[in-house]
Amino acid sequence: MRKMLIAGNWKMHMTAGETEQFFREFMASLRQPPFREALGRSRLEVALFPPFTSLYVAAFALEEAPRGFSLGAQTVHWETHGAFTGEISPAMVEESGCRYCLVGHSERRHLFGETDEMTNLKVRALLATSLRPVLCVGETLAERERGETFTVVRRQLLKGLESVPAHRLGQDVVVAYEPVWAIGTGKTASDDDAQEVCHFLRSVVGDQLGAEGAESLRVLYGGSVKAENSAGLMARPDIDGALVGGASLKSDSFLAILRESLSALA
Ligand SMILES: O=C(CO)COP(=O)(O)O
Repeated sequence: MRKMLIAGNWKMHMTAGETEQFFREFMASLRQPPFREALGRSRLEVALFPPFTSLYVAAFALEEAPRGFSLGAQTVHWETHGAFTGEISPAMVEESGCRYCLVGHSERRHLFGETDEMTNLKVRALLATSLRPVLCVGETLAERERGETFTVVRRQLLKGLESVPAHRLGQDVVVAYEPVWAIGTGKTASDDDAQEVCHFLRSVVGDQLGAEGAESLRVLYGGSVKAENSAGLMARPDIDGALVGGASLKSDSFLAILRESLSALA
């Protein structure tokens, strides 16, 4: 059975001081029911993706975290080291206490020119370490209206995973479907639409890369996830978790999503 992953992408929010404050509230709640039991029984995994400058503070706060809680970075460079001013290597991310790293988030693709070739270099560089890539795919509104959703996400998925051995997929890779038109807009994909695309992504992996990888691969949904819509989304068979933006910035709203998502597992 695939373990549910609820991830919070903080984007360019939260100073180190704000991070410290967040974790003070958050960790206290996470040690209480129902979270303690769910994390302990390995049904739920929670991950937060703070900005680089907050990773050490977060890692320190997490020393006392229950099992099943991890950290991730929001991006990475694919080279191991070198003259790349402003960039961070996989080893640097790994050493700051991360287990995951986002790759190909739509903001990186659209605002910073991240291409499919770059996402593939990043995925492979991460897999050469202990880090697990969370490969983000998703269509723009214009692409959806032109009927190109499936073509776009298929290309982003297969290019991003090119040359990744099938046996690494289920264990070490996570895919997140984030329709660009649903990010930060308050417009969520309907449960049916999100399920349809997540199912499609799993079937592409199955057809191209092997049934075993497809069955164990975790596919998340992201785009205006909040407490009100999370239980419905998480109850769908091919949606294995959420990638939450705005609603992960406050301990209360993120905990409410965790609570609702757990109810879908019951
Ligand atoms: O981009 C997202 C997570 O990576 C989604 O952001 P919102 O939840 O704010 O729409």
